[in-house]
Amino acid sequence: MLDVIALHKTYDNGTHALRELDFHVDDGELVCVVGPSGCGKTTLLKCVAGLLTPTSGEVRLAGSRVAGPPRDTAVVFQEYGRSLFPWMTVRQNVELPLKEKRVAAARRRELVAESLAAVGLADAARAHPWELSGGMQQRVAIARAVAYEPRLLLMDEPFAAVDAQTRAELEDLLLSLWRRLGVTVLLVTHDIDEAVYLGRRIVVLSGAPTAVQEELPVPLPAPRDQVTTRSDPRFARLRAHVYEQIQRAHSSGSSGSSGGPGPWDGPWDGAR
Ligand SMILES: Nc1ncnc2c1ncn2[C@@H]1O[C@H](COP(=O)(O)OP(=O)(O)OP(=O)(O)O)[C@@H](O)[C@H]1O
Repeated sequence: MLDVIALHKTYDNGTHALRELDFHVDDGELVCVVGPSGCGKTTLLKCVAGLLTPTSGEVRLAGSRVAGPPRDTAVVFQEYGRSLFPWMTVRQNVELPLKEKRVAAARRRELVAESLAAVGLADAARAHPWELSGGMQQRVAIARAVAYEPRLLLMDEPFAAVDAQTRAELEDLLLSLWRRLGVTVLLVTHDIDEAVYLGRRIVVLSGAPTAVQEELPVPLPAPRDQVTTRSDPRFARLRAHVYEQIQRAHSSGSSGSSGGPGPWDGPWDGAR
């Protein structure tokens, strides 16, 4: 579904953000991207979202080269406060991209109602974003993305600006929506625990200039649960492994794959 091929990005000021990135995401997968601070995670996501033009290489979505924001892709950013229009109600915010997509009015009403119910905000449709808590505003941003019925959902540190309890709730909300909707998710996070908890696969980026340092499957059973999954000994092993990889990335810049055995054991059945 998504192919990132020899992706290279140098900004106009000469910063080599991405050296050469290659990876693939299957239809319906949930893949987390982690890496050292400033390694180019956001740059990667913007290239995938068609918001930034690569210097060389390409992003392909269902076989087609991405040359601008693709029609069936939605993006959720960290800064929910800046991504919602304060003068619009929650319902209007969720509906706006559907109008731009030229969805018929009756279907728009259905999609808005369904997506707000899915994120537990059916009663807040008439509120304005500034009347809601940070976690609720991020739910609106997620509802807006879900209502759009994207094939690919891109998320850039989507839960970084909320408190720990809300973050855990939003993580579980994402997992349940992902299971239900079958959408493909590429999520950037600086939080290793979050990557292991959410990801079915993790792409670890090297230090700048950035390449893929390692790709590893996360063979934790589904459905995942904040208490049982996080206390699974395999969770701790994976977490430690990814942490070590990021430490290596910090100290050595881009150095290729680590090789050697992974921290997981047993087969993974791919269950959601
Ligand atoms: N518009 C820009 N112009 C020039 N350089 C930029 C621009 N945006 C990002 N950079 C640089 O590109 C590199 C990668 O930045 P990017 O924001 O993609 O990294 P990141 O991994 O998302 O960072 P963080 O972990 O801090 O969120 C950094 O050196 C950054 O300073």
